[in-house]
Amino acid sequence: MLRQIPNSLKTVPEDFARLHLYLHKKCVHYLTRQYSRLPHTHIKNEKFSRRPSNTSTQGTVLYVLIAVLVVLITRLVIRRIVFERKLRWVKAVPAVPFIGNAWEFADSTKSLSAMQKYALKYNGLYFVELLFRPIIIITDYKLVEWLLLGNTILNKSSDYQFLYNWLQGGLLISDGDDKWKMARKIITPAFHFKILEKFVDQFEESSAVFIDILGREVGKDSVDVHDLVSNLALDVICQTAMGIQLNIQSGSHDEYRKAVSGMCKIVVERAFNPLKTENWSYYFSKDYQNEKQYVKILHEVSDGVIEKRRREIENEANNDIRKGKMAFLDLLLRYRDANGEPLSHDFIRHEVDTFMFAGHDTTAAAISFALYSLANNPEIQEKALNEIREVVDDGTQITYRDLQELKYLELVIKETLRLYPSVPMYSRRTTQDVVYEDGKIIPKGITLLILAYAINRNPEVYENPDQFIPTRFLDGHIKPFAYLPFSAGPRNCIGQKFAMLEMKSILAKVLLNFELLPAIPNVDLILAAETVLISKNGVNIRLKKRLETDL
Ligand code: HEM
Repeated sequence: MLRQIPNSLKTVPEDFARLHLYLHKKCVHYLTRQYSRLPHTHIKNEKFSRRPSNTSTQGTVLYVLIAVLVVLITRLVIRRIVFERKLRWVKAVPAVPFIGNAWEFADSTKSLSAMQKYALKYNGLYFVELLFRPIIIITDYKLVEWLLLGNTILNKSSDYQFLYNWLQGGLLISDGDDKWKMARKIITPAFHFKILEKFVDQFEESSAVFIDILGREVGKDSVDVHDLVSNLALDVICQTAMGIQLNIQSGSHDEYRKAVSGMCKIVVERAFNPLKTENWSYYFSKDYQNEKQYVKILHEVSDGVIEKRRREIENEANNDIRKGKMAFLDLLLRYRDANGEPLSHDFIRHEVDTFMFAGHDTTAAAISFALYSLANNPEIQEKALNEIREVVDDGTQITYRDLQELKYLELVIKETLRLYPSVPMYSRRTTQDVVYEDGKIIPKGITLLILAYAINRNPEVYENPDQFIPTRFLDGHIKPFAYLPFSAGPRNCIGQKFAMLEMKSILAKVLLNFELLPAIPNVDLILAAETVLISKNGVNIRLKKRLETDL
């Protein structure tokens, strides 16, 4: 069959879509011809005409399946050839045919160290295939810089689409097109320091509840802080993004909390379970039914809040955005374009939902790992506490200015995010062949995965890379693009200043109230890359109440 490929296509792999179409037609034609020669299809032949019809149906199904399989395999083989030809400049990790490298990366507790190991072995650049997805994994600074700062490859990879039903056109998962650019322009001012300043009281309000909850854990040998911090972060983002207090920490609106965490679990499941990766098979799964329920709850809440707030704003006379509490939602509702037109309901909902997702698990992970690191490094904890006591006047109310002055605590957070980046990897997808330096081609249809986890732990840049040393950021020797917890360039984290303030405020509050100690027994973290970085065996510490006289 291959011998009959027309000359115009023989040299190709460039136009592999055309070649694939051609082979597809040929396969179907070939199989149809073979099929028509088979005895059971000669209906008029007496010998076979009395055969039960289900045998011929089974035969048809079998041949269709074989045809589909042949087409798929041909397609994969051709695609592999195309990628290999174009990617001669990238080393490929040896792979098992058709499975690719999935067996090495499927376990989320092992994938990070496996990817890090190859990054060191192949000098920061290598090719793998995961469940038929061709991926270039990158830690090489030059390529990372080119990719993140450039405007050529701005689309997120296909995995982000698992969040589509919830977040739809929101900033995080949308393609880097004009619509995204416009959204980014509209939303950026919402993170101006004058706006962020107003959130500090809301951080305080939610942390007060958190401190009460932690107080009940004092004296226990081991407390897994992750879920407690996660509820706190959800309360904070509900208040700041939507302007509502759901009191998740106190156990109310459990439906909403369950819907958020249920959606996050489904997204992880889809990324690692081949049966759920493709939409056609996922639609038959129980997760899909659950997702529909979760999305309904999540959208009902955000729709309801947006409508309620819209009516309130319409009824308020002479609104002044500088007065009173302000949520991101208010800013979006008050926005008017050059023609005086407001933003559509859908636009606002997509962004509010995006903040809910992008703004809670990320900060929760970072705060939990910071608490763990402080518990295991008493001298660093002591230093951070002393700074907080010096800066915060009466030891109770922490102001925006105080937070700016907590420089050592900022180093602690930076070091936490170096070792435990909440988003340990993020990826883009090419929609056409792109030329990198010296004519090197990055082919169309490939995922480019930036492995922030390994970049942040590169032994060539960081002395004792696995140790928690906050002051390493003081000497100024860290190369640009050697530290990327918030990504960089046009698609960097829009919420990083907000996150920094929130983390500082909560950590300062906790340190003022509790001494953090290692859990008994003190087990090592089992890190896993899920929607964010988590520890599979929890983030366990021990708490001791600080006495009033300590303050
Ligand atoms: C410790 C906390 C946080 C970390 C480590 C973090 C990290 C990141 C990273 C690495 C990206 C790039 C992802 C990618 O390229 O796919 C990102 C994007 C984003 N983050 Fe964050 N984030 C944090 C907190 C927040 C918060 C609090 C918000 C909102 C209130 C937020 C909103 C967003 C949005 C909307 C994007 C997408 C931006 C775009 O594509 O234009 N993040 N974040």
